[in-house]
Amino acid sequence: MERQVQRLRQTFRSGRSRPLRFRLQQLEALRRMVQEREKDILAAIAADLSKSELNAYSHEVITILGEIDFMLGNLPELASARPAKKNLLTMMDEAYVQPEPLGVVLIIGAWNYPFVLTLQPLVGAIAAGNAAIVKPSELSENTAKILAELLPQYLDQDLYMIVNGGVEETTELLRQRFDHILYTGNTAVGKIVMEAAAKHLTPVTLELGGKSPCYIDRDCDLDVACRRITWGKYMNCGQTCIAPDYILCEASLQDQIVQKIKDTVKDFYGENVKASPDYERIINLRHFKRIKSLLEGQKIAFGGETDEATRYIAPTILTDVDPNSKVMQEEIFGPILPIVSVKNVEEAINFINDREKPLALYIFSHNNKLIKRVIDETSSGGVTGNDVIMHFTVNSLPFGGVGASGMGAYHGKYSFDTFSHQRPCLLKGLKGESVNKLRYPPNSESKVSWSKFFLLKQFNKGRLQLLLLVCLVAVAAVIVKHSVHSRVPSSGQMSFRDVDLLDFPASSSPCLGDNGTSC
Ligand SMILES: NC(=O)c1ccc[n+]([C@@H]2O[C@H](COP(=O)([O-])OP(=O)(O)OC[C@H]3O[C@@H](n4cnc5c(N)ncnc54)[C@H](O)[C@@H]3O)[C@@H](O)[C@H]2O)c1
Ligand SMILES: CCCCCCCCCC=O
Repeated sequence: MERQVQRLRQTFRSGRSRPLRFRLQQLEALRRMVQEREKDILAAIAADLSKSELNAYSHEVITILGEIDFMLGNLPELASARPAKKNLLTMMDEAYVQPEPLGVVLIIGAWNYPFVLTLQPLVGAIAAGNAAIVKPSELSENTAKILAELLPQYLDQDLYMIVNGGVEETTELLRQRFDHILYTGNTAVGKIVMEAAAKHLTPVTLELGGKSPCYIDRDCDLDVACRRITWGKYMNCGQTCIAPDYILCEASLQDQIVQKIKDTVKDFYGENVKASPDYERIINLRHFKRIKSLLEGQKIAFGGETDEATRYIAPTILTDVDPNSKVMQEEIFGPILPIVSVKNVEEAINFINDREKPLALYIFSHNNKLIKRVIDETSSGGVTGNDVIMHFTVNSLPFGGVGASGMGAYHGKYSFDTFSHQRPCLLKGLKGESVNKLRYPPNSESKVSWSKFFLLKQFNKGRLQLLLLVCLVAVAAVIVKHSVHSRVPSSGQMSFRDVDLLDFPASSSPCLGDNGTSC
């Protein structure tokens, strides 16, 4: 493994992954891979999650195509240097922020959306100019296999590599030194990843999980709320990191909610949910048994049927759930929806704040003030008001957790930033020593007072007059110089500032960017 990481690092050091044109080519190749091999990709996802190919397309492939298109359309702007504001001491210099790639990054994907959760970070890593090792989850073995087959056919093999395997291979990978690790999966493994990364001082993005609450206000269109919740809860058989984990509502709403979700399940999946092509299965027997055990001792208001042979668990609702019961202690990650009663919105807010910060929070209400209040008085990775899941699909929003649900974020511009270092650059000329004397020893009251003037803009009348005088002299000098120049034919000599700008590579200067635009 060490040799493989070394090989990627060497290629990265050669500078091959940096030019914008190269990054765009690789992203286009990735898009070609998704388009040309769509059938194989859909078949793999479908096999892993007992999913219809139509759902595999809408849940996963469409997101990747959208992300690649975003990067292709925005990369020149994202990658170019941004001029920075200057102070009085540096106003004659060039100051800018230049995004630069981090180096060799590691992406560890999860199984529940095995294509999107593995490739979406890779799009960001390529766009930002990095080399990357991708480690798909071994639980979604068909997708892992197809990725291992396809990625080397389309992408530069000396920069982008796929490693398949389980805990042993991941552990070995984590011993290596990376410049960033983006991990998606459960919190326990997130801690292992962070500990391993700390040994090399490697920064991490942790896309973890948690119990995402869904508060339904009394003042709400229950039909619409229940339809949207049914979609987001039972999609992918509940195996969605941002699925509404449980409902919080006033006790008087509980029966209506159960009835409306029941009706919607019938609308969506028909009388026989088991036979619906739109209803998935639990990934493996371990997870099946874990989820089934969460039903023990609960009041099942709807569903509850299970079939171990096919790992089927029916869309299920639990009512009057005790907040201390097992189902309320861990992320469900399956098609079970507990309803917990609260007296009012204050109690809902306290309920949320008494627990770990969730990955997502959902609030349904006609009352926008109430929605904003819940947002203001709680914390979560992301929020959608009057819907579920949908903030994931907006790539102008950062996607990530907070506290126990993770750290860092990605999607769109945020992916680019996650895999970049924002490098501050200040380019000075070699003139102006008279001003620089202010910072050279020996220090004095007068120098401190001038520094305050330049850096803190603490003006006094005397200084202001002096500065005005200096400005007038400077203007006069420019006028005199200009009139001499206009009489003497140009010798073709450039000023120091001219040399300064031309000496730096185009991509390093906000005034002479990659695309040749000037500012
Ligand atoms: N925030 C998000 O975007 C997001 C997305 C999907 C899933 N999740 C969360 O992930 C969890 C479910 O996924 P999972 O954890 O079952 O995924 P998983 O078991 O597929 O694990 C994720 C990755 O960690 C590796 N791994 C597992 N055990 C390891 C160990 N001991 N040492 C090193 N590496 C190890 C696996 O090989 C895999 O690549 C849920 O909590 C869910 O909420 C979060
Ligand atoms: C349009 C629906 C897209 C849904 C994608 C959800 C991905 C969630 C990732 C976490 O598990």
